[in-house]
Amino acid sequence: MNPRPTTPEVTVRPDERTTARTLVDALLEQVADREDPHVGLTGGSMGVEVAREIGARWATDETAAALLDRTHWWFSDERFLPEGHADRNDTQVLEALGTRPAPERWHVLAPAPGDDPSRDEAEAAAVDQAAELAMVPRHEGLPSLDLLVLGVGPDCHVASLFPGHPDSAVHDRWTTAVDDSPKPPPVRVSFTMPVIRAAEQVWLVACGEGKAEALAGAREAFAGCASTTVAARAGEPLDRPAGWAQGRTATRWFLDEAAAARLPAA
Ligand SMILES: O=C(O)[C@H](O)[C@@H](O)[C@H](O)[C@H](O)COP(=O)(O)O
Repeated sequence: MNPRPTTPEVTVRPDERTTARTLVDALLEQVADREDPHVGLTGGSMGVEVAREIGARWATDETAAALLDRTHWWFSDERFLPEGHADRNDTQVLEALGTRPAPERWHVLAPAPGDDPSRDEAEAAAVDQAAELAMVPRHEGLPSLDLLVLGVGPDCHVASLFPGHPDSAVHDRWTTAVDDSPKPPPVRVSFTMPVIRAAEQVWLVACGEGKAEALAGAREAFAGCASTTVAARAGEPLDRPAGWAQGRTATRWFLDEAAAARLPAA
């Protein structure tokens, strides 16, 4: 196995809009030479902003639309709620995209049976999602997305892997059910960290001063996370999941100036 890069490549833009635009320019380049690219999307404010920008290209740029038409779209985490619920990540992303990708390329989590699902119901959806992930080309036995875009929480979470929570260190499954998320709603399904780290490239996108401290912490932990594995933690929860969110060949961070304010000078 080639060693992972020990630093993220950081791109800083003045605001959310230009950060999302820069990321989507790079995304289009990244998928351009792939036959059947697999891209992971995320929820949250910047996840939706990125989707809005992807939707704008889809609607106005024929070359981009041809690439986006043949992309498989996944969600690295989902808020486990009924289909079409306004708080589901896929509902919000779909609305921001303004276009409906082909059903066979739109890989969303099964719906919850009601607004107050149980952990067992979320576990069943996680198992179904893992079965669907089996179609993604593998690297060392794990599904390896070409590109995974992740938001970052002010507490340093990514996807639905929260610092100090046991789910953050799950390493024997591809997906996990979370029933005590500090960010509502409480019940979610998330890719596990080994699946995040199996992606060829992982891109974090974050804007605003509320993210500056989390990013500084993740940056500090980054090199240490590159040289070890989640399995080596033997189930001990991660304290800075965003520092672990690394691609096999590259990790890029797309930030605005406020989010980047506490990073060490390049
Ligand atoms: O379900 C969600 O909300 C997410 O998938 C989550 O991981 C999100 O990406 C971060 O919390 C950042 O969200 P914000 O950009 O809204 O802070």
